[in-house]
Amino acid sequence: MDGEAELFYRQLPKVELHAHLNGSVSVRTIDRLIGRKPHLNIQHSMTAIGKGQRRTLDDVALKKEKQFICPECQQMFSFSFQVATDVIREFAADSVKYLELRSTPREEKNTGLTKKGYIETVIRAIQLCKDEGLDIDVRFLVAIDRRNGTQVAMETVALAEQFLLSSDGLVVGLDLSGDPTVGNGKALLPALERAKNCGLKMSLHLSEVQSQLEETDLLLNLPPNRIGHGTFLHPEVGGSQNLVDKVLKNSIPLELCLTSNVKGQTVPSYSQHHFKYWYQLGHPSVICTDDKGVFSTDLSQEYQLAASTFGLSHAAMWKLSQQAIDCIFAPETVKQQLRQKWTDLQPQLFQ
Ligand SMILES: CC(C)=CCNc1ncnc2c1ncn2[C@@H]1O[C@H](COP(=O)(O)O)[C@@H](O)[C@H]1O
Ligand SMILES: [Zn+2]
Repeated sequence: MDGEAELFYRQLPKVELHAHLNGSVSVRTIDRLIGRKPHLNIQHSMTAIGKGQRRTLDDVALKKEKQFICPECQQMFSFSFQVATDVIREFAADSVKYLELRSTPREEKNTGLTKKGYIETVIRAIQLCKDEGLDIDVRFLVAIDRRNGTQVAMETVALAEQFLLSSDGLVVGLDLSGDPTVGNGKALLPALERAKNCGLKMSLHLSEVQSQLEETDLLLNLPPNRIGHGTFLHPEVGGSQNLVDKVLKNSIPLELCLTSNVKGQTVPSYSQHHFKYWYQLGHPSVICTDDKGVFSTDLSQEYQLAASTFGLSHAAMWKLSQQAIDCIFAPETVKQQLRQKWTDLQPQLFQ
């Protein structure tokens, strides 16, 4: 890789809007956590997907969960605080100035951790990084795992609603994720409508796999505030013009994750990534990592990859990172601060 280009993307101020907390944990962090509990003999082979390797979503989700389970006692260990602070520090070191982390609240019967406690733990980690003066503004999206059905979705929205009111602006919205081949969006609609009505911003994984036209059409009517992936929205890949029109009409930004889609095998190659389709339309698209730990990537690499694949200049990539500010869920005052930061940093990058 060209060293000068690499430095440019590393220094480029960036906005990360699609990062699953547990999928963002780096191998380094896992090694450190395992090192602290050597007696547990925790396995973590194959937790990260190296260059050229591919995995299915199921594979990855399961392996990511397993790495924190002690094989002897089957106990789940709560490393959430350490994991969250490490992930935030790594994004900050990669010149990410604004980060929306998302995670599925979980409870652990044996440690007494509740879903509410889980969210509080992540919030404490965000607060610690803030107190340390890290140059990154971090917000949180509470994730609904679509595999868990209507009831859990409703409970998750209620939790998110509580934190929206009590977290000092740190919890800004909701994410819908999980294995896209399992569960159906229609059953989740009442929960999502409730979320919308109480002022939670919504980012939904939509059309991540093929043949979800009906579900996507239904959920686009909400409409969501952002779309995760949207890989199969456009007609050339089995979507439809009607879906595209809905996205355009409501100007719903897309979160695009190149490495994740290629390694996850929903997109056959980088040059065939739907980034091209939406970029050519001038539609707001934000480059993101999805699961930087799982896919052995970071946001600088994703920007560089998009630039080299589609022949985009440094100036064009600067504009992309700047326009991502318009798509964040934090309020207008935060957008203004970020725009100022970009203005201040520009001369350093283009001298
Ligand atoms: C092939 C592949 C892994 C594609 C990635 N695309 C994804 N699509 C849907 N949900 C996801 C994806 N990556 C992570 N997640 C969700 O995020 C969870 C991990 O983060 P967390 O535990 O919520 O903190 C996973 O269990 C899953 O529910
Ligand atoms: Zn995702």
